[in-house]
Amino acid sequence: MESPGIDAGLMQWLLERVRSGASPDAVLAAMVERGWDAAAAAAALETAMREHLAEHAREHGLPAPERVPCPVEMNGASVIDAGDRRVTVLANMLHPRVVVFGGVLADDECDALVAMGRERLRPSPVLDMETGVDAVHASRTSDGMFFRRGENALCERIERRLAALVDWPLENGEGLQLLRYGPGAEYRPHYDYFDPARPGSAKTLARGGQRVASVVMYLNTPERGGATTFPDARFEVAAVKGNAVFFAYDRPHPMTGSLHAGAPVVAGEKWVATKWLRVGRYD
Ligand SMILES: O=C(O)CCC(=O)C(=O)O
Ligand SMILES: [Fe+2]
Repeated sequence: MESPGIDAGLMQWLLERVRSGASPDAVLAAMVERGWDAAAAAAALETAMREHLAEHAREHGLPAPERVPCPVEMNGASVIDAGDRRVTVLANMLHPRVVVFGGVLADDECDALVAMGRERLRPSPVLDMETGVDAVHASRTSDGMFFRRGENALCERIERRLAALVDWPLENGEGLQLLRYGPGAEYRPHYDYFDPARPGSAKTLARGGQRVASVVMYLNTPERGGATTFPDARFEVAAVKGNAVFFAYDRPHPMTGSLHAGAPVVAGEKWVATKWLRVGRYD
C-alpha cells in the first residue's frame, strides 16, 4: 500500500524503523531533522504503521486492525470536557483497552432513562451468528430494550456527550440499549464484535461495519454484585451510578482481550445503558 507522497524507498525506511522498535517520537524527530514538515511526517508514519500492522495481520492469519476510539492517552488528562459535562478518568488500561469514567451521567439522567425504557423491556436476546436470528439464551438473563438514535432529547444529549467523550462520530453509534438485571441475572462472558466468518453476522455488518468499542453506563448502584468483568485481565469494574466503562477492540478477535461479562447481581437490581460504536456510519 502506498499513499500519495510516500514512495517505496521511504516506506521501506519507515517500516525498518517501526519494525526495529524505534518509538514514534524518535522516528518523527529523525524525519524532521531530514527536512520533513512535522504534520506530513506524522501522516507518513501513520501510513507506515498501518501497513506494518496489516502485514503482521496477514502473516499471522488475523483480521486487519481497524481504527478505534481513543478517549485518553496514558498519563493524560484526569478530567475530560465532554461538551456539556466534565467527566473524570478513574482508570485507564492499554490491554485490554479499557477506560473507566466517573460522572458520565447525572443521577436524574440515569433515573429518566430507566423511567422512559422500563415499560418497553423484553427478555434480552443473543444474536445467533450462524443464522442471524436473535433468540433468548440462558447465557443472558437480563431484560432490555433499544432506544432509536436521537429518539428523544435525553438520548440525543447523551449521544452527543459520548461522541465528544470518546472522540468518535455520533453517526457511528447504535441507539442506546437499556438493560435491567434482576437478582441472579447476568450476561456471561462474550465479545461484542460480530464474528465475520459466521453467516449470521453479514446482515448487521452491512450496516455500519464492525463494532469497535462499547460504553456501558451504570444507571444505578446495585446493592451487591453486578460488576462488569474482563476475565482475560482478571479485572472488574464496579457498577456505580453515573459511571461508565469504555472498552475497544480493534479487530474481531480474542487477542483484543475484550472478553467481558455482566457478573451476576447478588442483591438488588442493576440497570445499564450500553452504547456500541461502529467503524462506519450506522444509519
Ligand atoms: O452489564 C454489563 O456490565 C455488561 C453489559 C454488556 O456486556 C453488553 O451490554 O454488551
Ligand atoms: Fe457486552
